[in-house]
Amino acid sequence: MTDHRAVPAPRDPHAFIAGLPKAELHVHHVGSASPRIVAELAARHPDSKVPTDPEALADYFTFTDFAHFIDVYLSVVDLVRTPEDVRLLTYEVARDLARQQVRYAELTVTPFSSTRRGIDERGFMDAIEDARKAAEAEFGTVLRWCFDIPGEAGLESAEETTRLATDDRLRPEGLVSFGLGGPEIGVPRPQFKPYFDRAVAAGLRSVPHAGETTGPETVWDALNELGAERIGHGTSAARDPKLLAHLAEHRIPLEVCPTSNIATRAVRTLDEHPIREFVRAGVLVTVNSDDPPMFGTDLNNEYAVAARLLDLDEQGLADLAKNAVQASFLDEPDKAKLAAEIDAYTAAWPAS
Ligand SMILES: O=C(O)c1cccc(C(=O)CC[C@H]2O[C@@H](n3cnc4c(=O)[nH]cnc43)[C@H](O)[C@@H]2O)c1
Ligand SMILES: [Zn+2]
Repeated sequence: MTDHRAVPAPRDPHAFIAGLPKAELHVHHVGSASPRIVAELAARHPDSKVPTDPEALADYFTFTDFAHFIDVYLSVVDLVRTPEDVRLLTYEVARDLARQQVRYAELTVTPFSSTRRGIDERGFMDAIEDARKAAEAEFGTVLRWCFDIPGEAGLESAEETTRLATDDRLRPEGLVSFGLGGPEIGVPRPQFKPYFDRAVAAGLRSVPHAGETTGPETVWDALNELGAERIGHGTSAARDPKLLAHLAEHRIPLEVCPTSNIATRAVRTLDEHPIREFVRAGVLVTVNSDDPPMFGTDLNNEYAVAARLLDLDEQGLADLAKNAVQASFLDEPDKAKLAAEIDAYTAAWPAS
């Protein structure tokens, strides 16, 4: 008879991950609208083409390529029409993060997409700030903002985003960083240099998307032209050993979003995802969810994916969570506090 005790049971990391205190560094504001939030917004605006039935919504959130993803994304943007919609979305996104034990999140917000659709800029800023403060008080989750330029919308969007991010009368207290999103093909990064220079001069940190749908040269441009301190995705960096060595040497973290890369068809399968190459090259890897409901994922699932791809045990998962703390724009005392919370949780595992 086989002694089953001799065969270690495969570890199921889900329970550990569910309780692990985490930081989320790459997650989009509108892209975090859950079916529950979409239904609530659609009830306010019944002329929308976004389906509210969860099954139809799951079909709607199945993408043929990155361009299709952006079309669908913008149809959800169209659902957010008033400052009260912005507040609801932001507050409910924070609730969903808190449920996953996310203690700190840098949420990528695209103010241009809202102001060009007619939302008053003062109303927009007040709505996100009001939700941020309520979320921290009620859920204990600290939110910070990254304002991103939707690059494909042209330099008008870059000018407007920079103005909103640097005007002292408008700039929200929770704003820490400046980004660049949307499609990369046909949208060269260097043209955004003057806008990033102004944002950095105003004290914001540079975190553009790069190398999600184009090659490693876009990551080099993000580093050399935009002064990137972290890279959103950076997937194609795996094709350039010199770039990997540079990222490792200069401790430039990657915001890796594995399920997103499959959903937008930037990478064919999870097993082909370059996250292992990044770790092997000594790059500081953080794991993130990007647009979780649109990609049928959440941050906990991304940690489970990473555990499988990187063969992580509980300590490995705790180290991954601490990578995000280290790569975050929290101040040093708050980083130490969150890292200590992760250590205490891990030391007490399995909880009795
Ligand atoms: O708002 C507009 O009117 C508009 C006009 C032209 C182009 C755009 C965009 O390209 C918006 C892109 C939008 O997508 C967000 N996003 C969400 N997930 C990702 C991602 O994985 N990679 C790149 N961008 C992403 C981004 O934050 C922008 O808000 C808009
Ligand atoms: Zn993104």
